[in-house]
Amino acid sequence: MGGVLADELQARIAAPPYDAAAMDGYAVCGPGPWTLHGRVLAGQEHDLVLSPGQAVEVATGARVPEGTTAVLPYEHARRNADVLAGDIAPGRHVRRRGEETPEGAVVLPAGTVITPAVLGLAASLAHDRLPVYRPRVRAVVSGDELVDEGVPSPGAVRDAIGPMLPGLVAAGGGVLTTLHRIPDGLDALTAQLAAEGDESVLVVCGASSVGPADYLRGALVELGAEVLVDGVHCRPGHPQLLAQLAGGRHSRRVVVGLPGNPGAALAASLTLLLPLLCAMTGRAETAPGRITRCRLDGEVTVHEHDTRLVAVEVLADRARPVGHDRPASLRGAAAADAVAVVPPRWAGDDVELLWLPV
Ligand SMILES: Nc1nc2c(c(=O)[nH]1)N[C@H]1C(S)=C(S)[C@@H](COP(=O)(O)OP(=O)(O)OC[C@H]3O[C@@H](n4cnc5c(N)ncnc54)[C@H](O)[C@@H]3O)O[C@H]1N2
Ligand code: MOO
Repeated sequence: MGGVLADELQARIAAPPYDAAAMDGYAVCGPGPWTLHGRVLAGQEHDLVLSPGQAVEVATGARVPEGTTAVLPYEHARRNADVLAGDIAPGRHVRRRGEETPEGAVVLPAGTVITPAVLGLAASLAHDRLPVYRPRVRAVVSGDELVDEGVPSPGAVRDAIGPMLPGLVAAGGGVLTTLHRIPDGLDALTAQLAAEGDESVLVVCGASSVGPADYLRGALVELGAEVLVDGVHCRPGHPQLLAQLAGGRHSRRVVVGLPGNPGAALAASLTLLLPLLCAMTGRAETAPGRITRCRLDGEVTVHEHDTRLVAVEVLADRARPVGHDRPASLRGAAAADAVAVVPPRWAGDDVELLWLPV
């Protein structure tokens, strides 16, 4: 689930796989009246052949005898012992072999998002395994102060980004393979960026700003990476970064740098990580049926130069800030449906919505 088909989906068998009854009743041959010659249930194999004027009782899904011209539902049948009468047009209530999908037909193109319906369809067409593409993502969470369980001692901080990443990556159709927590320092980070692996995306959390423990740019320079996005004019989340590692065994591996502040990391995931993964998998960034712009009510602090990302609840056709959406906090995002994209010097126009993954 969640990945996309790496190849087109072909029908290994016809659907329906045999001529089948679409109703409970009687398989008949030609016009009535008919004489009854037994009963066939779904799943029963037989070699019955009907001649004009003959019928057999059938259950929905049963293979109808050769010679069947229609299925007469119980509701329309008049039965007297083994003699049957009723009106039924030729062809009614018989699903012919391959009429929905002939064997070998391509039913879905490569790149289709794998949903429950896709899995059911694939099974009905006799597939046991599917070729699935899910970008593999490795995460590196940096920070000497971080702990991953319990109540943090003075000076320590619970890692709040690691727990968000599997769901964020899955929302873009990817899979988080591993998450490494590393201490601050150029060497540890460079080693992680250079490490072998089959992941096409590396997410680095923290170390993205300009402080003494912010080594990401240095590590990327050391590895000769090409920095494609170096900061975005949005609040929170402005120190986010996108780079591509050059040459050698990690050729074309993409690095996404998320700020250490958890609210900023989530904002940066919505603006960089998810669009990247959606582009790689050909998925739409907004689920079908969701509005992408609406009116924004309530008090909003507008920034002079930067775009503000404001946690909002969405009520039908309008959004309302939920508050608590400072860069270091996830309280607003956890209570919100989406973030509203509020441009610099916003004057009250409709705003774009970035929906939070559920
Ligand atoms: N002089 C400047 N300082 C800062 C700027 C700036 O432009 N100039 N930008 C600020 C903004 S905005 C952000 S966001 C942060 C980004 O910082 P880093 O990505 O370098 O992250 P750290 O410095 O390591 O940590 C910042 C903050 O977040 C906490 N943190 C880090 N990782 C986690 C985690 N996984 N879970 C929970 N909390 C985490 C960390 O303890 C710090 O409190 O820089 C500002 N500074
Ligand atoms: O990314 Mo910082 O606001 O932008 O905390």
